[in-house]
Amino acid sequence: MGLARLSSIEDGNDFSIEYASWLVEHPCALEKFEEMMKIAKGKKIVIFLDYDGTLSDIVPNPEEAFMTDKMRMVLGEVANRFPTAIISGRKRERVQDFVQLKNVYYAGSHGLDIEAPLDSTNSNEKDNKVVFYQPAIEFLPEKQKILNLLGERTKGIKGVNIEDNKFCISVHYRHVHTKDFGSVENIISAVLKEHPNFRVSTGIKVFEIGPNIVWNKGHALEYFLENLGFGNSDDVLPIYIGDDRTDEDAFKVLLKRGQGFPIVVTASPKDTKALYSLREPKEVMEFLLGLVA
Ligand SMILES: O=P(O)(O)OC[C@H]1O[C@H](O[C@H]2O[C@H](CO)[C@@H](O)[C@H](O)[C@H]2O)[C@H](O)[C@@H](O)[C@@H]1O
Repeated sequence: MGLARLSSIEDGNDFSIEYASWLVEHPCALEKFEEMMKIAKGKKIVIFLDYDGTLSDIVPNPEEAFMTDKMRMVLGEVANRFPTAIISGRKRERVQDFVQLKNVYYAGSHGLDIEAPLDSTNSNEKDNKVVFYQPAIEFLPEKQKILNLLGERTKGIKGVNIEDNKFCISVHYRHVHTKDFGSVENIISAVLKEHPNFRVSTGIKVFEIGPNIVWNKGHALEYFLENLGFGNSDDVLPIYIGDDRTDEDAFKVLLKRGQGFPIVVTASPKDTKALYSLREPKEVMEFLLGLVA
């Protein structure tokens, strides 16, 4: 596995020199797999994954970001072996539709809509019960207003795709003509000026709008760990794999805890807190496969 990758670096065109030197700081998790597993030995592994760009390829139409059957099979095996959660920017139910696995926990809206295992430490409940946590529930009516406003004001702009992600809104501009890009930006900032409880960030060809509260994918990760009974545990080893800017918040949490492996998915050098990297969802699958081999 390692050698195959190395030879493709040496072959030239596939890997840029810049990427090769970035890899020194963020080594490939496939190359480092054995070393990582030595560190993980005796620890309780917990798996966290982003969805788009991590479990499924980035595709032009968000509705078609399907996971391959092979990825589903491998992920199902991983989830049989280790507690596994997907933390996505999408609406939670949408990710569940894409993934179709019952043994996985899900969080949508960048961690604002969590379905987690019930923390059974102080109750007699069986541990397969789940609990829902939605820290921005009071913002739902305002989000709906913003969604309506954006729909009305972008109506004349070709290519805008507004995705309702329950607590958040994604405004995709991938298919918007360059000349109209500024208008989309202006509409969003005008709407948010009217709704200062919400803020905007950027993702892959998308504006992500959500409540302006201190809660992100990193908080969601900690919530899952807490409910799994690993809140203050020294022998837990969380692995978080993601490609998005919002995943950086989860990477930071792992660094702060001094635990686990933050792994970024990217095919080009990027500024990241992740300690390891994978190039694409196919490599994510290989990595996951290694965990259950
Ligand atoms: O946290 P994630 O699971 O990574 O979700 C982030 C956003 O992903 C989706 O958009 C991105 O993927 C689309 C499908 O490949 C692509 O067309 C788009 O350009 C990307 O930005 C999703 O549609 C958004 O709602 C998520 O917030």
